[in-house]
Amino acid sequence: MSIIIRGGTVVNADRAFKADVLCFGDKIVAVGENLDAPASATVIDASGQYVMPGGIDPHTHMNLPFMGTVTADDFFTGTAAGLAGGTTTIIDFVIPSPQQSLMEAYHQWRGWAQKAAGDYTFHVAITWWDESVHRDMGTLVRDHGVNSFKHFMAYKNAIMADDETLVKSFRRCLELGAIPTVHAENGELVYQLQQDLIRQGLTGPSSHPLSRPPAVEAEAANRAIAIADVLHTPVYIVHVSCQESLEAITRARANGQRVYGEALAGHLIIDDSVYQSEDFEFAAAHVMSPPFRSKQHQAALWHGLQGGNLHTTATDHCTFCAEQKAAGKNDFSKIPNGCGGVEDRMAVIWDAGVNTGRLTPSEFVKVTSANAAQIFNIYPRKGLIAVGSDADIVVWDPQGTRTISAKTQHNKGGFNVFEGRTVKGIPSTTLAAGKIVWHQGELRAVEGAGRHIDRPAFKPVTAT
Ligand SMILES: NC(=O)NCCC(=O)O
Ligand SMILES: [Zn+2]
Ligand SMILES: [Zn+2]
Repeated sequence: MSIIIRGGTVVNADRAFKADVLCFGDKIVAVGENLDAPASATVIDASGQYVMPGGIDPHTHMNLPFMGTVTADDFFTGTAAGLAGGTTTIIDFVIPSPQQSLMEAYHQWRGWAQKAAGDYTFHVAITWWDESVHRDMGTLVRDHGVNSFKHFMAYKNAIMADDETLVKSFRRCLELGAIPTVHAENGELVYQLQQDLIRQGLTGPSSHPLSRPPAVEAEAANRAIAIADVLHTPVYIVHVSCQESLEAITRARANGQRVYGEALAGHLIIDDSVYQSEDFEFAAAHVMSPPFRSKQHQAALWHGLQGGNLHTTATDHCTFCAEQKAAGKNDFSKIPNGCGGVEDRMAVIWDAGVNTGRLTPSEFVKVTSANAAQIFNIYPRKGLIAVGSDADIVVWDPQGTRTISAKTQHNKGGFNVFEGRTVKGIPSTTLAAGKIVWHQGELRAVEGAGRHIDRPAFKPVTAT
């Protein structure tokens, strides 16, 4: 049951140092130079490699019923793909349909997640409001390890939260010691712009970014931040894709507000030229919201990560295959929104972040695990290599290379937005809860081995 990782450089968010790491059961039990280990221990040679906390992807959608279909990846295939890429924990979303009870939806998602091969935990979306929602938020925080609630400011006529819901839910979050998170896009504007474009006969995927320009995102980001300011709550903005939203976050933080921002690997790497393809399948495969943006916005996002105004990196992993995307063949607004990435996030961010000198290895750890663990209150259990932390570890070979392709990926969907990109810096071994789940290209994911991770509230819960 013991594993010793020998001779590597341990990288935590605060420093990097030479050390062996000894794991017993699902925990790290010693970190230091020339450690003794039981004779029966499995030895992993990490010389010339980095030993880092397993990645935390704070934004995925496995098994999601969405836009008339269900994502291609379930909790097994999605988390297994994550393990292959060095991500050992995901934070997924329970998304009740309007009028569905929060508790019913929560238990539905917990049931689907029984298959997970890696650890998981949930944000719960507030898609409507009444007294039962108020009550169930309390139950979720008190009894079910939920400390974050999600608000979709987009997706009108579906899961969009109006201002009344935002205000009441943010207030309730404050009372409970939970953190509100938002998908910031003005859903009414998106809806009207979609109708305008369709009326003009502009029905193809190239209209998708036109219906969701940066100002639509920035309006919602500014509104969510203003609501949080008035109510004195923190707020976490998911998938920040444009300079204007980043500026809103930067401004609020400079004024002393506790605002966090998340960047997606896709938004950091891929630009909006993908929507100009004549090939419907290719362009539709990139339809996600907010859309991919220009290189100028990409550069701003990197600056946000470097400057500490964006804190986490995620994928918004939400895969649909070509047949599912074809639902929008004659109307881009019906293309199921979402792209994959859970397997590739760590490698593409290392390659485009560390190899280019934008991020140090410790900064990489911050934005791929430690910050998410701290913001969502599972630190130091996750996001740290230290005695007592979970043995979720990625041994990272900075010289290893891989050319990303849908042909070799482990997740479903049959498409990869990073197709053909060769990355330098890959996981040679992944440990999840003290088990080797990825080793030298071999995936050893076990269905059902993942655990639900409770996330305590940020203060003792006294509210009813
Ligand atoms: N992002 C996306 O296009 N699909 C998943 C749902 C969401 O996060 O908005
Ligand atoms: Zn979203
Ligand atoms: Zn999402």
